[in-house]
Amino acid sequence: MYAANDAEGSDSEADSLFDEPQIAMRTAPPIPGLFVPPIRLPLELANDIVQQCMSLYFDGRDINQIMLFGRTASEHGENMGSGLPTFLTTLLHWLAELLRDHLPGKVHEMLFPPKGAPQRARQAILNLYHPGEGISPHVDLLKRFDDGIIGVSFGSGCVMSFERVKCQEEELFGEAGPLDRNHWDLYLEERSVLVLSEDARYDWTHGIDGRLQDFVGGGIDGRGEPDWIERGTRLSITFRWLLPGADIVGGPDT
Ligand SMILES: O=C(O)CCC(=O)C(=O)O
Ligand SMILES: [Fe+2]
Repeated sequence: MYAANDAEGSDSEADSLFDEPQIAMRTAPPIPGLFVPPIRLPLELANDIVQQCMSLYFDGRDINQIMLFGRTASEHGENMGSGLPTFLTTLLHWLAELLRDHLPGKVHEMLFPPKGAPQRARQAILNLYHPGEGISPHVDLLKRFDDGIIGVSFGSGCVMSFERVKCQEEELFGEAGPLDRNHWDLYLEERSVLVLSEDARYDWTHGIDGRLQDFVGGGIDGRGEPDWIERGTRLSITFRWLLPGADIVGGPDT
């Protein structure tokens, strides 16, 4: 499978000698369509979700990724995802409420369509990362997934890196001005929520370096003295819309 969690570059000694990482930010970088609101899922809810995911899908099995599918089902008065397990529809309801005051109305509506909106197919992908594991930089498949992606972190934080796609194509890796950066590192806190839309979804790759620890700016805003933060086992749940006609079984999926 393309871009499964590959444990690359877990050599922290080489990291510290030759490849000192940038200091990761704690607030969303200025990429249009990227949102990381200052909200956290309640601890009890998050613990319950992790427990269910582990016992239903991962415990005792040598896998690190699960894909589930659902449909919005406005005819039942709910519009979150019939076909998905209950804990994921519950999570979607929480996300809709928590994000309401933190996203532009149009973006919120794209992620949580109102009752009566056309039915859509939603995918939930569960990724499990042990310390040292990551995911290669990628843009989620253009022919398979629509705009509007929600990512939730559980169990551990990690740094997600964003790279401008055009820059990669043109191989413009030189010094960028402060207002025109081509690379950003963002620390995703445990129980935080990330939304990718527009440029952030289409014009930037996202990826996670396979590291054992992350170098993160201190304080609430990340402007304080940076510190190394150990990675624990991280579970992420990502919700995406399947494009009309996108085959829901088989094929590369990231
Ligand atoms: O683990 C994450 O937060 C990112 C997962 C991801 O990018 C993907 O599955 O496409
Ligand atoms: Fe992705």
